[in-house]
Amino acid sequence: MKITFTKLSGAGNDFIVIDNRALAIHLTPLQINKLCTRRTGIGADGLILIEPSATFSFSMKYHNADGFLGSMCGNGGRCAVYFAFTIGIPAASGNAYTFEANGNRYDAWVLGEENVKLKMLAPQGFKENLDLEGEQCFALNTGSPHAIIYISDLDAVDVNKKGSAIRHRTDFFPDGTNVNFIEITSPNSLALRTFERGVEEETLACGTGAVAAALMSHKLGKISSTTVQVTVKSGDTLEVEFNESMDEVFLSGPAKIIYEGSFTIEGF
Ligand SMILES: N[C@@H](CCC[C@H](N)C(=O)O)C(=O)O
Repeated sequence: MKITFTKLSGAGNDFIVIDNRALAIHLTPLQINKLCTRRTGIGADGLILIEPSATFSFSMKYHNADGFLGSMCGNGGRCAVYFAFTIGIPAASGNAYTFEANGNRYDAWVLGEENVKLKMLAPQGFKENLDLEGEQCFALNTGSPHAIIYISDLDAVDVNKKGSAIRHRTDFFPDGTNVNFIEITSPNSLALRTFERGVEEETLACGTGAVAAALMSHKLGKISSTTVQVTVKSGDTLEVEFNESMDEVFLSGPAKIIYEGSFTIEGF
């Protein structure tokens, strides 16, 4: 069976996106893992199936590179919307799309060429001052679980080593966690590097991580603005905007098509 796919990059977080509105494609976790493996597969941080929804523009099924269903992916959601826009899936109105993912409704807007804004869930479960692996950690859930560590020299951090150790602290995070290292760069900006659960290494960007970093930094008084520029490992910038009560939270930034192709299921 030949399957066509589109590869998109959301600020460097890359995804294989497949139109499965006909529900004809069934991939096992092992096949998805092989497809996402760099050098021997297509290579990606995750694979997204765009499926039909009775209520919204579409339904997003997000799998991490390990092949398993992930929790919310902010950059994946923005890429899914850009993909829907390019293949002509009807918008809710104008440039506004709605979709469902993990049982939640999301609203998003295609702002212009290769730029998508996504309304995120209100954060939950703020935790402060956890002592983990010799680091002072903070944690919250922005649709995906995130640990946060403040660092003065972000370039010097061994993100894979430290991130992996904290990601596996199931005594604090029963389902594991994504791990973010943050350097505050101004009252309205920060730099971010993320170790992603399910990819099991540093990725070039993480949307729910950028939101977690901005919200926690504002809550702790490290960032004064409610519009925060987040520079990620790829060098791209994501923007996080929110109100003081943090029940209106938006993530904006680049979402680009970087490749189109096809593969046969039998090859994987
Ligand atoms: N890349 C993501 C986060 C994806 C979810 C995650 N790796 C998990 O299941 O923990 C983003 O852009 O938010």
